[in-house]
Amino acid sequence: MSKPARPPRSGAAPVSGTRAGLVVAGFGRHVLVETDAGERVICHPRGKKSQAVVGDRIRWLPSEDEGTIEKIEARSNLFYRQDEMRTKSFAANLDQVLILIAAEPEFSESQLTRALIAAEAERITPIIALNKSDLAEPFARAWARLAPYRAMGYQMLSLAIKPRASATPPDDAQTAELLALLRGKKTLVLGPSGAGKSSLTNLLVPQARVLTAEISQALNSGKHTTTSTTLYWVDADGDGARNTALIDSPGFQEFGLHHIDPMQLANYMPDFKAHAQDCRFYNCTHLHEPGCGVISEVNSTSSPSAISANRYRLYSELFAELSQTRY
Ligand SMILES: Nc1nc2c(ncn2[C@@H]2O[C@H](COP(=O)(O)OP(=O)(O)OP(=O)(O)O)[C@@H](O)[C@H]2O)c(=O)[nH]1
Ligand SMILES: [Zn+2]
Repeated sequence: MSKPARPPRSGAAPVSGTRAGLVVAGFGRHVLVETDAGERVICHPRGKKSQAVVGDRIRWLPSEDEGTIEKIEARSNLFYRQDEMRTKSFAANLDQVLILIAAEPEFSESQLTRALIAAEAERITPIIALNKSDLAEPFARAWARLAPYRAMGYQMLSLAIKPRASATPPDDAQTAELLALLRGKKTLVLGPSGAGKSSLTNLLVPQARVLTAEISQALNSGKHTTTSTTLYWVDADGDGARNTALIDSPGFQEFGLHHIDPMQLANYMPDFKAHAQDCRFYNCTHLHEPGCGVISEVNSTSSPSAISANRYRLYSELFAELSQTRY
């Protein structure tokens, strides 16, 4: 199964005349690069070289008032999804992924599970945030649906980013808790449409709208499509240091995991992993084998099972889906 092309390991001397930069926005194959001094320049790929994504450290060569990407430095990780037809990279060199869902619209547990598996596969720490806690009833329902994820050890937050009653301001303590989790890290925000991603960006990065307008204006020549992913520095360090970054990503319909080997799935699901160690066969698929630790946990009646019926169903469906596309 093809992975997105990874840049070669760094170590070679930098191409002469090139400068270092960080990709802070992506639009099609073109990117906006920020220099160490904080200047921003539009850079274009040279030829058919692999695609730079937000979060990439690159070497670029100035040409007139724009630049060309000469080299993409080695990545510590790349968060991506792979649908049947194509691979879609979100961002590189991430510390964590904040999965933002909300009391309304009701979140899809399948999408949540898929995003968590993609993060685990790249060793990126996921955080689950449930927004709209001001909508008491749907919030309580959604929070209860998340119980298995809390039990498997994921960090979980409740938020009211932009409460409906305008009299209720965003909860400062919640915002402080969130900021503490983000500080000094690069965090990709991922979530279904309507969960509150733009509200979150606007809360934490008050100048986000202006920055977005500036980027659009810089690209106003009409040759570029609109920006799809943007990195914002969160103005939380006080001294103007750029250490805390929030990366905004476009919404998606499907979260394809075609890059994942079905035999590895259980490794990326903490509730399964804990019990797969008890399986009789080392290559147990946890679908039908005798002596399977996972199946016996799912069927256990003595106490509430550590593997919920929903998670087991999602696993079985994913296993079938990913096995079909293997050749
Ligand atoms: N009740 C309630 N509504 C909220 C809260 N946070 C955001 N909203 C509302 O939810 C709706 C969606 O918020 P957005 O920030 O636009 O969500 P988004 O994830 O950026 O959505 P897309 O732009 O479709 O990707 C808006 O009408 C917000 O006002 C909250 O804490 N409580
Ligand atoms: Zn098993």
